[in-house]
Amino acid sequence: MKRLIKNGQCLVNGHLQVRDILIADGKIAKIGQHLSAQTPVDQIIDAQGLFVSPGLVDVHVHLREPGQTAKETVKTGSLAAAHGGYTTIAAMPNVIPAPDTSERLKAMLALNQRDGAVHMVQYATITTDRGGDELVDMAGLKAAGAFAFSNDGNGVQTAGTMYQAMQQAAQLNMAVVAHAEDDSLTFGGVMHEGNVSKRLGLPGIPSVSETAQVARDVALAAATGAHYHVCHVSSAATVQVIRAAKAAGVNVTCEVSPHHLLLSDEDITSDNAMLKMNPPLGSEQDRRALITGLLDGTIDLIATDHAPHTDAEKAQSMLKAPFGITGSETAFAMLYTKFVKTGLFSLVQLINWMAASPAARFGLNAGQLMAGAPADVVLFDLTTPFTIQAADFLSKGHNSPFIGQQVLGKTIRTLVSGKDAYISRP
Ligand SMILES: NC(=O)N[C@@H](CC(=O)O)C(=O)O
Ligand SMILES: [Zn+2]
Repeated sequence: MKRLIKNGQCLVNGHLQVRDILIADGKIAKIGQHLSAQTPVDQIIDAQGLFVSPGLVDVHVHLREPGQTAKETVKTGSLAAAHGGYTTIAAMPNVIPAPDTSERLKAMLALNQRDGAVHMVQYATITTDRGGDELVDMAGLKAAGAFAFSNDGNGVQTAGTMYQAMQQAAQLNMAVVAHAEDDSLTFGGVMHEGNVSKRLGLPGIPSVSETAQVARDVALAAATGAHYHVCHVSSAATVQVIRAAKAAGVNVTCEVSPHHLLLSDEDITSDNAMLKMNPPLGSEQDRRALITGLLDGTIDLIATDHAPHTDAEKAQSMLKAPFGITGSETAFAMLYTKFVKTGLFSLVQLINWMAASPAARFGLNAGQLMAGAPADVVLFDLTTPFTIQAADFLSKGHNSPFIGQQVLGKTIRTLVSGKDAYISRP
């Protein structure tokens, strides 16, 4: 089956240019001009006026299966990713049971393979059931196909446990991917501790609960040589710790989520669980430091932390609702509209942070349009405004603070290995 994506504005080698992309056997066979005149194809996809991007790569999603399928399944979560323009996703291991043994990981991989609408890789846990201090069999889990190790949802509380995990991960050449949170510094908070939490009378989480653990962990990464990746960095002080660690040559990378770039605690004007996530939205100063961190290379990439919950759970007050918001279906359009249209980021930068950079940091064969690469391609409409609506989500989760926003950057079509994973309704 040969397909040709014709006349799109293609992002190739860091430049936008009108090109045709010839797809054969699931791969990009050729990128050039007037390719249809040269090669007979089975189908032509007209991309005139559309932006043709490498498929996006999200190294942080929660798909809830097995265990919490009322919130999401592998099928719905991966379809949501395809709808958002993602063609490769890394699933976090906070499912029930957690993939903390080779047997459980293999079952998880089989489920992903069966139901995944996009390419999927799977995190294994760092410790048994993501809690306590009993390390998993890292070598066994690597052999069984683990992508990396993470206890996401919780920090590893004991330094010695993290130290041993990093020692083994370094030997295995695997990344330790950390949700950094010192539980002794969160004080049962539900939002960022600051003026806004005081005004609303809601218990606050000091941002040092993140920074203190990242400071500990970069020291452990320096001592062990492990690749230490920090999830969803949220505070200015944490960015500064990572900046200093990188300057000192520590093997550390990190991600920021769209909501921490787009929102701050000042956007929380009432008790609204759609704005409750972990780590919480920081101060406006934190938000600006995250943008600076991306622009100066301290922050390597953008990952959504797509965290679906049921409508009923998120209808509760901030005191009761679970932490987390969805992100797969809103990330590109929100970031494009708020940062590229306003001139703060270039489109090339944004796509680098959402595709090539995550792929490169984690050694994934993805993130770039080039001959020989898998035909993971997205067509975005950058000119027709649309409104983000819950009814359009393919995720089971509707817990997005971006519902109702008028944006640009609608996904028209997502191809995964040359096959349609998402096509927009006319
Ligand atoms: N981010 C969140 O607020 N929640 C995530 C867990 C996590 O990423 O820490 C979840 O699984 O719901
Ligand atoms: Zn987390």
